[in-house]
Amino acid sequence: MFHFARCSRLTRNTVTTDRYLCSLKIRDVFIHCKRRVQHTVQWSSSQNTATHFTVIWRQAQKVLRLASRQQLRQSNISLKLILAPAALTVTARLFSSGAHCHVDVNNNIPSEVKEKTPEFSWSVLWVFVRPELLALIGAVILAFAAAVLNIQIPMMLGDLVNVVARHMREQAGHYMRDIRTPAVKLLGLYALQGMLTSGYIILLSRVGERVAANMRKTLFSSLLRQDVAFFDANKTGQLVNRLTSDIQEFKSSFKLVISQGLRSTTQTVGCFFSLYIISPKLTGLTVLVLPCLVGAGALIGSFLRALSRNAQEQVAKATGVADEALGNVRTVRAFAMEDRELEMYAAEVEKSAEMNETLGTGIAVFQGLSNIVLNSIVLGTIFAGGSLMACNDMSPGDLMSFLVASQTVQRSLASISILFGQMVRGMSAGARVFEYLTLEPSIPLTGGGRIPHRSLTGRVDFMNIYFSYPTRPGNQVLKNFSLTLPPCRTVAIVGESGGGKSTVAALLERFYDPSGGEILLDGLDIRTLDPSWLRGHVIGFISQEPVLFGTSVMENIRFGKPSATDVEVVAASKQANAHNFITGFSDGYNTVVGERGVTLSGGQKQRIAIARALIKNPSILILDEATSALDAESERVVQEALDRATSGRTVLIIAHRLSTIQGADLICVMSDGRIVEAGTHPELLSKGGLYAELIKRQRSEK
Ligand SMILES: Nc1ncnc2c1ncn2[C@@H]1O[C@H](COP(=O)(O)OP(=O)(O)OP(=O)(O)O)[C@@H](O)[C@H]1O
Repeated sequence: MFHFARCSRLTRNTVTTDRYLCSLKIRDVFIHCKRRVQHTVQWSSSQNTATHFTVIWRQAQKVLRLASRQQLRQSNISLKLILAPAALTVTARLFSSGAHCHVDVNNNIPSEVKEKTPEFSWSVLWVFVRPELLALIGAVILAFAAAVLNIQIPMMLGDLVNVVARHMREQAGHYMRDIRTPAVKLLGLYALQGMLTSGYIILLSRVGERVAANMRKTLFSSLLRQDVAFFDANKTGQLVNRLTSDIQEFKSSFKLVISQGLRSTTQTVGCFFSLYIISPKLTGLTVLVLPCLVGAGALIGSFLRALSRNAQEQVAKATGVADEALGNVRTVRAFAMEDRELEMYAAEVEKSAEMNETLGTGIAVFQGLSNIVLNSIVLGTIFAGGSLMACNDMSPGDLMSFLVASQTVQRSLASISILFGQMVRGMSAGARVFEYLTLEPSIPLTGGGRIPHRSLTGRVDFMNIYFSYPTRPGNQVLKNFSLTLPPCRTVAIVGESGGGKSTVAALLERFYDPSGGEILLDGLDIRTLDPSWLRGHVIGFISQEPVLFGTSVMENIRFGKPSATDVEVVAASKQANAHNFITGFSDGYNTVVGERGVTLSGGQKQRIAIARALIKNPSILILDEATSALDAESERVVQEALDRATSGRTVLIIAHRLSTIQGADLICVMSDGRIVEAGTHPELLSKGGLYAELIKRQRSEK
């Protein structure tokens, strides 16, 4: 679209440009030609090479024509000469363009970064439906049979009416005897149809529930496998929305479309067939209107689909805001931001209500229109049927059958139109679920080599690491960063806030992969090692703000090693200085810690986190500002536990408070994404560099 717009603008401007060009001298024309060609390349950058050269050729010819008007021919400048530099520029651009990402000139957003609308995939749906195929086929058969029986009803009603009409007309025969057979048949039909209906609903709800449960499990497992970068870019509320509302919406639509959709379609087709048998003339009239209905339906449908997709995305956004506020309710309370959060949520909810209202209006207009058309068909039927009866072309029973059958068609078509809206919502909900089902993480959870525990020394080498976070590709956090963590030694990293210290730990955990350089464990690139082994057995990570799960203390510590016995849990908590306070609780190790450990103090949470890390007996321990959030007393107890925990392990300490790392074997000072100073505390002090400056600054702050 953009290219055409630019193109027409270019053409409009040509007249003015030509006049301007006429007044130029040879050299100017030459430069102008080159510029025009370059300009052309810019706007047609996504066209193919042939298009490029066609456009360039036309531009060049134009310039030459203008040049000839300026008697350029006399100066022997050939077309080739004019084209040569331009073509060279173009060629260079064309070939280099393959190496860069395509940038939309319109708004300078790389096209790869733009949000794309998820597509509904039948093949993914098939994967979930296949295990339930038997039950689904059963449901389809029963629903189909119920619909076929429904088709019989108008005919049988017609027979019944004919018996009644005959008796009224002739006043002869035995009414009860004559009416018994069609009445019993009709009753039997109703009973059978009722049983079939129950049968298919039971089967279908089984299929729906199982498909939805499998989708939930698979989506959750897929989300858990995603890269950490994925969670940097997506709000948890929106992800949870896909697991809950979207799957719920999809399930309801799936069940409804199969049950009612199948029934309504079968009834529509079957009743049309009956209508034709009863009166081909009347049916012909009805059929004439149908193509218009279908065409209008398809048109409105595509519009409604887009509306529904946007509305659902907006609901997810609102959920994201609520989730963030409720998940961080203490921070919200501490800053008295309840009103602002409410405002933000209300704004998103209003938007979503508006969108859903528009969608509702769209669906309502669609249904209203189809009702008007269908009711008009019924009126027309009575009018035309009456005149056929007058010519004895139709019996009263036939007209009754025709009316009931056309009513069934009307009901079925109306329900198809409602279903259509439901299907639209279901498909966009499904597309949103499927989007993350098929997403493959760039760092797998498992797979790769393992180093036997006995031979693992725990030496780590960061070799010329370059890294920027995927969500901020322009901000290079680590630049040629190199560092060695010798086995069983403690290395501390200090430096200014935001300098990239925690990023070093995140890379060692393989939460992200560096864009350049490699990280070696015992000489092996960690990208060749099993990430789950690395995180689960080799590295213990203790952060500044440990997050606990809302289960018991015992379960939280066992999170570090699910197979640990109670004795191991107690041993780890003793090592972490946690045993005493845990046994002080009335429920001891069975005390439930509340959501994210909210019922514990900072120091208690930290010690449980230390026990959780120690229980897996890691060879490498990362302490990311583990004591910086604690008061002096808690820090002393936690520090004591940490000193005990670090012996015999490779330790990486990331520290703010320099007092806590003075005993480290090596202290590295980070600045501008790399190590600028390294040595022991006395060495760095005597050097009088950045470290000495930091120490001085911290002392003066006290
Ligand atoms: N998940 C993330 N996505 C994008 N950028 C991030 C992410 N985490 C950190 N950053 C950015 O990377 C840079 C380094 O952050 P990092 O947390 O490693 O610094 P730090 O030295 O540990 O800081 P502090 O001492 O304050 O904890 C910062 O500019 C930060 O804004």
